Amino acid sequence: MPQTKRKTPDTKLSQFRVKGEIPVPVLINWLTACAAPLLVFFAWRSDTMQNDPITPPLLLTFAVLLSVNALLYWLTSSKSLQRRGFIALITVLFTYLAVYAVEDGSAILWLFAYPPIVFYISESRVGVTACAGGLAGIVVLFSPLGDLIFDAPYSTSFRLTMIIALAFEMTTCYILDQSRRRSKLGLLKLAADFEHAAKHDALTGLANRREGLEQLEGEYDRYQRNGRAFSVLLMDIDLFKQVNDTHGHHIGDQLIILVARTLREQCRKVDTVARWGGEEYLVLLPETGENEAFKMANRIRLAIEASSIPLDDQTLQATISVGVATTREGESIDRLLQRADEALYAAKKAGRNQVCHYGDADNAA
Ligand SMILES: Nc1nc2c(ncn2[C@@H]2O[C@H](COP(=O)(O)OP(=O)(O)OP(=O)(O)O)[C@@H](O)[C@H]2O)c(=O)[nH]1
Repeated sequence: MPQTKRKTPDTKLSQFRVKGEIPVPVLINWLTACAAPLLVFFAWRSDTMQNDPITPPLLLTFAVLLSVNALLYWLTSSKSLQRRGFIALITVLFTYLAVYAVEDGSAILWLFAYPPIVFYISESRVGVTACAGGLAGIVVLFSPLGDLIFDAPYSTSFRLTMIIALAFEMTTCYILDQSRRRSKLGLLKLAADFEHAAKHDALTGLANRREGLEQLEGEYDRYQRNGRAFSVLLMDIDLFKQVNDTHGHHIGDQLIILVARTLREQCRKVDTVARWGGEEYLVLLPETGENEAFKMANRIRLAIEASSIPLDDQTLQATISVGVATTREGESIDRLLQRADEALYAAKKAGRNQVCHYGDADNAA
């Protein structure tokens, strides 16, 4: 069985961008645009002022590789390739600056640019690993072992200050990054809650009329492409006003919820159940012909008839009337809904607790 790669919450988070946030590819492109000329400048300085034969070609190579990474992103649009390439390049570059003490050792100060960049452009886990590895590398470089391997001209007090300051910066970057990710998560959750509230009915949790219409339009587009007919069921609780008047609005609301729950239980996953109005519901049955829709409507009607709400000394039962309409070639959504409404009217006229097709309207009129 093929294994699907599990996504960490962090990976999922990086796929969403909060308004105003700088996209990672854009940031990398800007950093590349700044770093490439800087590297050329330092290569020129090393060449003319220090007569260093190794550093200028190496810095120029980094400038070229960073530009190639940007070019590859432009050609492939692969964000992960661009991000991985950039992290690898700056990690090697900063290591080189520290180990070979470029610019008499002062270039090591550029190391402070590493933690904020790496935390911003990668996942938290990668940022922690890269920074912990970098700090461990610096500690080794500044230890007697480092002195044996590299000839780095750093004084003892500079080494100590550098380790403490870098550790402080990395910790601060980690804390700020965690806070940024948490607030981004909070905003995304808020946006999801708003979206859910805009699409659903607060009382029943069903799709609201707007969302129901949107789904209907989507299904209508599919029908026009593949020609597979779909059906709608428009239903209304019978004599609902009496329930309110006799038992109060609170019980009326409970009945609306009960019918909604029964509808959800009886319908398939692909169907859309929407609260269409006060005690009116719309069920959208994709790729369902007239006969099948009629059977389904009857099954729903019987299930609702069989369910009840327990009251103090009795139970409250409800029935629904259903109008069924199936798409016809060339007709609009409005016309389809109008036919379902006429069928519902016919079901009411025929004595309620009935399911009617559109054609039955003529009989009932
Ligand atoms: N409790 C409650 N009542 C609602 C809600 N929305 C609409 N209603 C009531 O639902 C009733 C609808 O009644 P009518 O449209 O007259 O129809 P009916 O009594 O169901 O009769 P028929 O449809 O002819 O079977 C009205 O009294 C509305 O006030 C709601 O969210 N909660």
